[in-house]
Amino acid sequence: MQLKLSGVGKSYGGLPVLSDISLDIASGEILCLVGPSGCGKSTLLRMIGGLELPDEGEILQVGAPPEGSLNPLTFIFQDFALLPWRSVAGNVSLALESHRAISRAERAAIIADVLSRTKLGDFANAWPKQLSGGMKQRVAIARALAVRPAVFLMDEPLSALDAQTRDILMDDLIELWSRERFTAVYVTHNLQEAVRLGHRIAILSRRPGKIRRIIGIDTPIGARTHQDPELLAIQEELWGLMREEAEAADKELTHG
Ligand SMILES: Nc1ncnc2c1ncn2[C@@H]1O[C@H](COP(=O)(O)OP(=O)(O)OP(=O)(O)O)[C@@H](O)[C@H]1O
Repeated sequence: MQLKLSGVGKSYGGLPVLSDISLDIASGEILCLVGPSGCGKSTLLRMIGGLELPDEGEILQVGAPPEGSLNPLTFIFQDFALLPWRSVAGNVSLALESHRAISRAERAAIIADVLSRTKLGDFANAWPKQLSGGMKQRVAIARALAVRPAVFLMDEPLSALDAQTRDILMDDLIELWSRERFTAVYVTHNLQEAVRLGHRIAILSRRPGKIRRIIGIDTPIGARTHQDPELLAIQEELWGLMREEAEAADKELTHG
């Protein structure tokens, strides 16, 4: 499924937050969204996911979701959003319980499948409090996979994790994408994540966020390494584009 955004704008109480955002996101593409704090990245993601409506422009989902998809779009958040009183399997089950057409046996099969795909097969009965941050985010990814979405909407999914765990989860996401070729919009502050995971990186300006540049990366996602000089050069370029605006946005948030 593709996403088509044209002329999208949004204001809150008269304050323009996003302006004239036009983007085509192809099926199977990971588009990273980067930009200074408060430029509207999460707002854009929420609008793509239908949690909020744009004031201007339109957001279209083009094409059919995968067969058996229960939700065409699904979110993965920074804070994992797990229910502490449910086991790992119980948390994944939650995404399926409102779908009455799925029998208990089918649900159990889907849960077992997504837990094995996220390397959680041995942790089905564990409780969230027993898990590390990285494992908790894997549960959130498993829960998202359970509904067979066409598009993942990820809002800084790795930013609550330490550097090593982030690297491991990035590798997991790359492995998962290589198998499943999902479409994703991935919001991040971390430029290293953007150059590892994004087919394209859209850089937003300060509020009201507009698209300043879109940078495409040709190296296949599965072939990217940490020390790849081309990726490091793109990371530098991104930082060059963002630095002044990030500093200005930071001052604005701190001083008024
Ligand atoms: N529901 C809302 N009501 C009023 N203002 C809002 C609402 N949601 C977001 N905003 C404002 O809109 C602007 C953009 O917020 P948003 O969270 O989308 O930015 P962001 O780029 O994701 O920021 P960050 O990088 O800091 O997470 C901010 O000034 C924020 O305060």
